[in-house]
Amino acid sequence: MNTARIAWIDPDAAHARRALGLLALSGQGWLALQVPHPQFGAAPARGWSAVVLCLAAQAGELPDWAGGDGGGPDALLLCVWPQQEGLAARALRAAARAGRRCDYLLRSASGDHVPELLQRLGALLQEPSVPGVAEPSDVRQQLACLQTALASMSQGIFQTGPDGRINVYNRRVLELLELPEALLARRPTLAELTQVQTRRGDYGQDFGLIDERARDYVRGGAAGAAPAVYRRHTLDGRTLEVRTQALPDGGLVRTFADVSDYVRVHAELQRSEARFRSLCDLSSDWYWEQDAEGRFTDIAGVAAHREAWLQALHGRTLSEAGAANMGESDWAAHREHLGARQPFRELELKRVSPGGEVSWIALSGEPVVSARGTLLGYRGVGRDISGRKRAEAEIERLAFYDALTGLPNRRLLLDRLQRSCAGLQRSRSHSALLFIDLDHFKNLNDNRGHDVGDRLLCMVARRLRQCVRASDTVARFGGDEFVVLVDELKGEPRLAREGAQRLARKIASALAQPFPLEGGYTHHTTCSMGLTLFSYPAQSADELLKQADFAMYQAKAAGRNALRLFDPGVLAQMRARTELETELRHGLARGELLLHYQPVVNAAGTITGAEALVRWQHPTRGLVAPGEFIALAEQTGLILPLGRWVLETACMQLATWAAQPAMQSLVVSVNVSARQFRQSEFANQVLAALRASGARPQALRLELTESLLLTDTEEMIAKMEQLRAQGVGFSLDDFGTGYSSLSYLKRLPLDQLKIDRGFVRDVLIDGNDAAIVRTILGLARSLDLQVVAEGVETASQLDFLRRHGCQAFQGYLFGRPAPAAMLELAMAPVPA
Ligand SMILES: Nc1nc2c(ncn2[C@@H]2O[C@H](COP(=O)(O)OP(=O)(O)OP(=O)(O)O)[C@@H](O)[C@H]2O)c(=O)[nH]1
Repeated sequence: MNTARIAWIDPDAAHARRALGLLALSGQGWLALQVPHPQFGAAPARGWSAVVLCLAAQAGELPDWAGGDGGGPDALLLCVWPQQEGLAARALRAAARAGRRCDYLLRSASGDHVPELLQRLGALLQEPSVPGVAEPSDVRQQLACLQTALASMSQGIFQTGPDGRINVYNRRVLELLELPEALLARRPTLAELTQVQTRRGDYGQDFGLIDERARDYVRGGAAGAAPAVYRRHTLDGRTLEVRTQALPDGGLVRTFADVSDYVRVHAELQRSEARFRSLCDLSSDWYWEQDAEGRFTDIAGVAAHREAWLQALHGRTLSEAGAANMGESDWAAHREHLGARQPFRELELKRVSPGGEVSWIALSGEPVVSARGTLLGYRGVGRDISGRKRAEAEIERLAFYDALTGLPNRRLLLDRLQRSCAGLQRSRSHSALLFIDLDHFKNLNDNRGHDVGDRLLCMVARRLRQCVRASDTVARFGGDEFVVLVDELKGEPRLAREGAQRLARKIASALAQPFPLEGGYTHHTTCSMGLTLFSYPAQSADELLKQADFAMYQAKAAGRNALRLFDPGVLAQMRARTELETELRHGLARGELLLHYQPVVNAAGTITGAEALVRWQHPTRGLVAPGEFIALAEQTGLILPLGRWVLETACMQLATWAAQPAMQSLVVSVNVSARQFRQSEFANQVLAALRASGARPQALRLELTESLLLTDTEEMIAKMEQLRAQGVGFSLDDFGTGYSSLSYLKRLPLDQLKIDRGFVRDVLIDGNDAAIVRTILGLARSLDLQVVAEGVETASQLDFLRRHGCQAFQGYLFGRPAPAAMLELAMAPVPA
């Protein structure tokens, strides 16, 4: 029988493909070819057994050749949409008039009509015969193409006919099922093939290699209806996906696809997904994804399940969700970052719950970009960093706040002070620094214990805070010292100063209120305060603190419970003093000090001794007199090394003079400060200096001041006696200026009294001074002490003193203090 040739005209390529595919597999042996859709153009060429014309849904007309009386095909099958049934009727009428065969079928959107369409086509072809046409060579060619296509398919395929026999198959099915071609060439039925495979063990023990969906079907010898899709495994571990499509004639088409790779990759993916999920669940971190607009599309992880607010991020961007620590500029910076497709790390966001609870999260993310470079979104991890933030806050609290009072500590104060200084240029206002130190706080500690002291410090801190504005800083500087930094004091300097002083008074009165402490004990305290004001350009923070501290010390020095304003003049003096002290220290070390000697003469005018007087040969200031530095040396303690140096130098000079006949009988007086004399090792120092130099102790006279002997008199006397026993003499300096008591004067192992130059100066013009001088001379006589009058400058003074019995004199009348060489010159024997 000749092959029926079908021309298939169809604007819907998918519809045509499906119908022609089924037709090819139907085993009818027809040759169906899709011919170009002529729409309203020329009729298809003649020679077709039938023409199938499928109309597009929107078509409102039939082509002339289909709806008219002439030129139509011998057999025409229309596939029309329900709304086109009128067109089909017209074609039927035209075909009837022309004596041609025609039929139509309504098309459904689901495609269910296709099997019936093919049945109708079969029926149309069965109708009274149309003359057969010879198979043209191009049709054979088409057939060959089809065979080649089947052979080159990656899927295995076979088709059974209505009798259940396999009548079409390709090579791939032989490979996939490992079947010999001879078996299929025999056209076995599906049941026979299934038996062969069962016997070979292809399905495994108890059909275990067939998935459940098809196990009964295969076990039943493939007799019933096959599941549309199922999977089976081969003995060598491959996975085949089996799809079955029933054909209208009772046969079926079955395809086999090797999906092993897909299954493996899919399983791997699932394992990876499971691994990821379980890591997510174990980790406290959570995973998130955002779309290209930055909206959260996925949030996974334990925390994400637990925290409702995290879930609530879904569909929102970060900036929509908001964060308490992010301002508009922060969000803009973040958006810019995302716009540049940059990854971001540890973006810290603070959240305050409706209940006021604070929590922190940190997000890290990176862009997700498609293969074509389109931004798909971001993905990353997030974690709760509230614990770390709390720890950081605690560290900061410990680093910047005082543990006892909770006030900012010195470090934070310095920081705020620096900021305050930096802000002054902008604000053009004044700021003030108030240094507060409690008076006699140590007593409370000593008497009531440290704990009670601590309580007071805490209460003081509270009161101070209550006295200032929230913007001011109250810091604990250390111990019982507090500092208040007040910013933005408006107005001219005078008003600012008055404002700060008012605050200081307010603080003083707040601290003067009784402090109720433990056990009903009420403590009263006062404080000393130093205040400094500053404006642009301000000194350094350190300098300002020093100023306030300095002013506070002045308040202490003024008797406490006082406020002092920093005075730069006083500080300048202090600085000069400090500078002098440093220089003196260096001067002493560098040998800049030297001794001058002022002669002491007897009534005959003969030099019998000399007073050693220290001078400082300063490299830039020149020769500095002791009045300028001895008091400072006393206050700073430098007097100790200085005094020792004087002693040792004088002893060495004595030793030198001992070798010079004109000088050897001289007695040298050395001034000894109270502090120096009170040293327990003083006597030993003197003896050591004598020993080291080889000077005679009898040639050394130590000059002491009255005040030195007022306290610890017994101890002093003992020390004097120890030295006196070795021959060292003692003179009481500036006699008459202090409160000399005759009772102890009598007991002191003295050799000499010195009449202060103050009395000598006015001895001729002031009756009182003259009386004092006479009294001293009388007293010395009665105590058997020598007397030296200091500061004798005129012959009249000398005359007065001589007349009243003074035997020794010192003063410009006889010689100024001068280097040892000058004294030697003065005493050198007059050449004969
Ligand atoms: N209870 C307590 N005492 C402290 C603390 N820190 C320092 N102190 C003590 O506070 C005292 C402060 O010394 P000063 O200010 O020189 O003593 P003061 O008795 O107040 O003397 P003036 O300030 O000269 O009136 C010292 O005795 C410290 O031992 C502390 O944290 N708690």
